[in-house]
Amino acid sequence: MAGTAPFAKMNGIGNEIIVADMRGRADKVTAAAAIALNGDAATRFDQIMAIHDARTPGTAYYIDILNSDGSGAQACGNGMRCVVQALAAETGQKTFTFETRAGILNAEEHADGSISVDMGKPRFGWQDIPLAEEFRDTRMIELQIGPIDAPVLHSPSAVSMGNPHAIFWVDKDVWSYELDRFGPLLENHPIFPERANITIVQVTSPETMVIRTWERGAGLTKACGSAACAAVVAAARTRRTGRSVSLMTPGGGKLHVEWRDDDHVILTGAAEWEFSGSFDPSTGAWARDTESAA
Ligand SMILES: N[C@H](CCC[C@H](N)C(=O)O)C(=O)O
Repeated sequence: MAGTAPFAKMNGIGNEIIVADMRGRADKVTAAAAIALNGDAATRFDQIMAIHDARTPGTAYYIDILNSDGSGAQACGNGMRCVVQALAAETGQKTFTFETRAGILNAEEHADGSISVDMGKPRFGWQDIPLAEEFRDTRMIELQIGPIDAPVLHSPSAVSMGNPHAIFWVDKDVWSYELDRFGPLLENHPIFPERANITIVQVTSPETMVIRTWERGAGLTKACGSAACAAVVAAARTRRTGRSVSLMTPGGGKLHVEWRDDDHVILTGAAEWEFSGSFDPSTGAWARDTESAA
């Protein structure tokens, strides 16, 4: 056992995040530790962002991302903002280059405290998302749920933001859909061999939308940054919005996404520290720092 590691419980506009400091050590946060931490109401989370020493020259850190079911994720936009806020508070530095399973990404804390993460370029090829069968046009794929002649959700757009997303367009209030019931079925649908994050989107103007997400490996969350990026890219691709959109999320939080002309997707929003502690990365046993806020 390599001893306990410091962590901070944070959130990215309601997306529950644990930032784990795994620098200077060779072990990883295990799936068992993630499941144990998620089983405790005080540390319940959507993603763990484990900060490891850099693996690649030119990057500051490698970030390993775990979902609350213990599975790994390639991308987590809201979690990256929490990582940036924690590291900026520690180092005074404002810009960072990270490596994740999805590749290298840059992030920056602004003077007003908001944080932008460059989530890279979206991918649309059916093998890249991935989908189990060929779709030549992923702006709309054949998939529906509910009665066959009156589906509740149907014809989503599919996008990879490093991780797989299905975006369903709805006309009614996003709260009127039983995402807790349909989410698990869609997440695990055979069309998604690596499962998928499932988002319903109500476009409210060419610059605004409301989204709700059922996350792969985490279930209903108050916000999902990579889903926000996927929703804006898919909306712009299908001419529902422009390329710069403000999003409202179930936590009441606001995110801004810009799909730049160079194809990079920039996610901007807030991050919030809640309390700090230390934990055992192999078991998830943890203790709160005594000087930490409630
Ligand atoms: N909450 C995250 C997404 C986590 C992705 C994860 N659920 C997966 O792809 O398995 C975000 O802000 O982007």
